[in-house]
Amino acid sequence: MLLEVKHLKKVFKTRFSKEETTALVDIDFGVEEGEYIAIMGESGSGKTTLLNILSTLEKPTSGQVLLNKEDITAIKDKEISAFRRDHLGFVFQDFNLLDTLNVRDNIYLPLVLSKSSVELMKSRLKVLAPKLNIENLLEKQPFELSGGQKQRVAVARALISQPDLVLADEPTAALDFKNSEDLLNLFEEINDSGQTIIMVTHSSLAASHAKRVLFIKDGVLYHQLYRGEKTSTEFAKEITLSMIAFLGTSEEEEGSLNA
Ligand SMILES: Nc1ncnc2c1ncn2[C@@H]1O[C@H](COP(=O)(O)OP(=O)(O)OP(=O)(O)O)[C@@H](O)[C@H]1O
Repeated sequence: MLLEVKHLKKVFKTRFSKEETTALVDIDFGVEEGEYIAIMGESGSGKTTLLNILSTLEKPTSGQVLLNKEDITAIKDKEISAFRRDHLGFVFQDFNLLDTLNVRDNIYLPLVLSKSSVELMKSRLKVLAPKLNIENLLEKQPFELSGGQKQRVAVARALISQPDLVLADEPTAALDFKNSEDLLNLFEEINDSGQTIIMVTHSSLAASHAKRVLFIKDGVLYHQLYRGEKTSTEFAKEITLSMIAFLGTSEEEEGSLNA
């Protein structure tokens, strides 16, 4: 098992009041190497909190997260950035590219920080660039790119360190339909080549490209679906029906399903 999430609980306490919010009640699941998992849930269900704990950005109140048997919730603060850089790849909703660096240097950044050789950076980018269709963008600045191009560059930056796990937070949220579909197809290809991916989303369409969908509500995981041999269109319908049955989605979404 690549990732084991054991009895995660997260309680937020505000500094100025005695009020507590339990964002995660008791989250338990495992991820095998090569899986592609979508985590779905409504606003406030705990998705971001869970992703932040998996990303080592946040510590749980109790519970463990084992990545290759190492408890990442116990990593010392001064070792956390290096751990994140070497083992995890991140793709965010708003791309998070550095405006002052060109595309090539943005992609190299994780390897520059881990003091890798220039030869290694060049050889990794040589393989990635054609796969992600960014060969002609390498000398450009981020502001010269479209949203879809920026996200492909962000995916290259996430993959350049050959991470154990790619964590994606609503990666299609800022993209139009066509660019979303392109990015989701790209994620499938990356997963087909062996990369493990966990993606948080509230889009059934985005989740339908994953192999397994975990549903979270009020800090509890209480349903999961496997894609199996289904097409993404068939799986999207099954996911939406589950959202309606288990989570109680709006009539508007129900209407669009029947349309
Ligand atoms: N830093 C914090 N301090 C206090 N409460 C918090 C904090 N972060 C999250 N929460 C609370 O924890 C619960 C879960 O929030 P979380 O952001 O994980 O949900 P989410 O599913 O990611 O929502 P969204 O889809 O809107 O991003 C919410 O009730 C939220 O208000």
